[in-house]
Amino acid sequence: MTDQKASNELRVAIAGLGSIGTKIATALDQGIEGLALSAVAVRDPAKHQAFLNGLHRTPKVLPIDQLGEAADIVVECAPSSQLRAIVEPAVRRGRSAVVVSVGGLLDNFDLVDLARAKGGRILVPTGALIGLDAVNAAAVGTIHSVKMVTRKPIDGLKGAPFIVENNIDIDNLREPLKLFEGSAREAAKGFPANVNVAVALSLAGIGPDRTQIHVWADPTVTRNVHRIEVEADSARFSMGIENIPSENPKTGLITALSVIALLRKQRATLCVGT
Ligand SMILES: NC(=O)C1=CN([C@@H]2O[C@H](COP(=O)(O)OP(=O)(O)OC[C@H]3O[C@@H](n4cnc5c(N)ncnc54)[C@H](O)[C@@H]3O)[C@@H](O)[C@H]2O)C=CC1
Ligand SMILES: O=C([O-])CC(=O)C(=O)O
Repeated sequence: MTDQKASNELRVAIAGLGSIGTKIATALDQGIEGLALSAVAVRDPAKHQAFLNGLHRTPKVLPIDQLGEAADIVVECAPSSQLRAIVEPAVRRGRSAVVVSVGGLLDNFDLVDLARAKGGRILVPTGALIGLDAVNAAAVGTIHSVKMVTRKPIDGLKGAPFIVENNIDIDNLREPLKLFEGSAREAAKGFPANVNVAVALSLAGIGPDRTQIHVWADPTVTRNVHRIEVEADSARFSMGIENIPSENPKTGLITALSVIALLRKQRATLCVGT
């Protein structure tokens, strides 16, 4: 595959071949209307060689900051610490960046201005959440409040900075423990691999400072559970989702599917939902 477009296919590059990235790469390789996988960036190429060799069309392996040279859409599926290195060069070239580590956007919000200035775009999928279409619509009017409660099994929370810094022992919990209550912005700092969903919700609605979230460590659940209450001048709605964890226990299986659904919409003739 060359850097040149062979057709009017949109070229897609993926940064990070972990739980989310490999599923998106596989879906692109199996065929998404009008899209082709052109490149990937990985931390350890040897580890991913067998996977890449198994694809019908082998993408280029590039450094993360070069993906925008080989793609129209760069999909960020790496830890949030890498977000800037992936998204900045892409939007600087006027490309679209799909961001899953959306919590990382809050400390890098200038990337939105950069994208605007350069004709790029930043696309945040609904990810492991639900109903951002309704939140977007309600935000056209006035949203009074957005409240979210997240419950995760212990394995899905281990190592979160908030837990480590506060020396909280969650390993021996026998009943649910509320770890955190506050804004989506503060939650993203304490739980960067756990509450991307709250940040996506906040960006769709009333922002990271007014969106409230409670985070529970819950040994009685086996799924990542998110419940949301929205109070707006147009509607009141409650939403809930119980995500089956992927091979990465922090990440719900539906996250990759949400990105694939977003990619499908880029060239689909029939698009349903906003
Ligand atoms: N928006 C949402 O709803 C959700 C977002 N997420 C976020 O999505 C991101 C990815 O999640 P997973 O795929 O589950 O993580 P993962 O840990 O399974 O995969 C991340 C991959 O990135 C790779 N990586 C790390 N540094 C890299 C670098 N410099 N260059 C290239 N690759 C690099 C790692 O080797 C790993 O393969 C995380 O930030 C996670 O918090 C997770 C769940 C829901
Ligand atoms: O997968 C989930 O349920 C949510 C998640 O990890 C996140 O928002 O980062």
